[in-house]
Amino acid sequence: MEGLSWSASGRDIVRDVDLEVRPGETLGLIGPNGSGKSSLLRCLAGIRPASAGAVRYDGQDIRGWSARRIARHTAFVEQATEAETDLRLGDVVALGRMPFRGRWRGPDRTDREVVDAALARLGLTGLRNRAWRTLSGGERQRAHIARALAQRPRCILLDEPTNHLDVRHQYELMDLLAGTDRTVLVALHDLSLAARYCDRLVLMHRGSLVASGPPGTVLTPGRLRGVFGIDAETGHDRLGNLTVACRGVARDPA
Ligand SMILES: Nc1ncnc2c1ncn2[C@@H]1O[C@H](COP(=O)(O)OP(=O)(O)OP(=O)(O)O)[C@@H](O)[C@H]1O
Repeated sequence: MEGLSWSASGRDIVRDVDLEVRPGETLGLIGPNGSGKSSLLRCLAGIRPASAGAVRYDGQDIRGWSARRIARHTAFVEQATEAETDLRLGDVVALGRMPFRGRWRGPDRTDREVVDAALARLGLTGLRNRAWRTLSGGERQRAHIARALAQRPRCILLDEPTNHLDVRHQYELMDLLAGTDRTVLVALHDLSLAARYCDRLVLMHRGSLVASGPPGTVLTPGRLRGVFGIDAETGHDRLGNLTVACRGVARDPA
């Protein structure tokens, strides 16, 4: 991202963001509600064209790229987008193969194998024939992640992927994301999960990138107060994980 901005209704929602995401990195995008995380991810997925600056994949500006070309490179798991559909769970996961199929060609053996592997990876094999409308929020969320894996992308963008998941599935997903050699950019509200699993955190505030670095350098009491408006301390638990202990809402946020 180079000088990346996106505006709507006459307002800059993403402002002048410069950020290089390194191949294989797990990058956590954090920031309060409305700070521009989803908008930034949509710019990266090519859904929002930059109003200034550029998004580059491997140095190439994506302006003018087709959705299909972007999808061969990058998968995007948006915040719960609930469309009523008659599809089965397996059909939704198989949508991840669409960018690789000719217009009139059905799924081939590779497509089927990749979909089977993605279903197994998310523990969804037994649910592949279930009607979409009968699935729980967490099952749908995992299906969207399996669909993204079926794209075999080099880069995965995820917007709050843990929000419907129970605690075990949250850890399973974060293990999966941190363990993959793909480049991952994930927006998270859970600061402890973000600190534990991400190589680097990027903090957004009012559309701008205000800090970036290893979790311990980004999550400071000053930023938690100034950006999130909470009175908190950081430390480590007995397992060595970074913790954010919150006393409450800051009385005098910056
Ligand atoms: N199409 C749009 N038109 C006008 N304003 C928009 C549009 N899309 C987003 N916004 C505004 O831009 C700001 C940033 O929204 P965005 O969804 O990117 O934030 P976020 O950091 O992902 O928030 P959250 O944590 O609540 O999901 C918000 O104030 C939102 O209302």
